[in-house]
Amino acid sequence: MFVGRCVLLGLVTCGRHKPLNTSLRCLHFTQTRCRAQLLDGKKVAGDIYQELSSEVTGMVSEGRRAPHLVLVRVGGDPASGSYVKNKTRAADKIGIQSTVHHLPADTSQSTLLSLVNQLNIDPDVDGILVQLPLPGHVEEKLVCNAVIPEKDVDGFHVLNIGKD
Ligand SMILES: Nc1nc2c(c(=O)[nH]1)N[C@@H](CN(C=O)c1ccc(C(=O)N[C@@H](CCC(=O)O)C(=O)O)cc1)CN2
Repeated sequence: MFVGRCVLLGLVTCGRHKPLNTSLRCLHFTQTRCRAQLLDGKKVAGDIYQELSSEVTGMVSEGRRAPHLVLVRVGGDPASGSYVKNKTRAADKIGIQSTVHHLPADTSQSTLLSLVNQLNIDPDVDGILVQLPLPGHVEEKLVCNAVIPEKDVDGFHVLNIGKD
């Protein structure tokens, strides 16, 4: 509606930015134009690191312990190894304590669920991350939903992801 009215006046806008004066008369009411904004990913990441880092420093200086992240990796998938390593490096950089549980590929589903349940009730664990993919004999959805939503770092629990 807003876009359509502006086009009639000879203005083109996407509704979020200031209208652009143009000599163009457009018959398509749905035509919109947005100014592109280049996202500096490195800067955004750096800002997030800095923000989290000072949050953790603040917690520790108040006498609280640093957050503790537990990563669970099952099997020897090399890519998963790199991702887990990157995540522990990121945690280190921020001052978050991290622990990796690396289980063999033939770990049963019930053993994995027991570990997750143990971590769920451990007051010294704040966040749990189960690295995917899991071996074929393990039902990923079941494991992801076993992590309590409050400690679900990835947001893969059905309540966090927002769909079944
Ligand atoms: N528990 C989880 N397991 C898995 C996840 C996840 O988010 N949580 N995602 C993938 C693996 N993964 C992280 O663990 C991951 C894979 C790929 C990327 C990514 O951004 N790739 C970019 C390249 C990024 C770069 O070059 O720096 C791309 O492919 O374009 C991020 C994370 C499965 N398992």
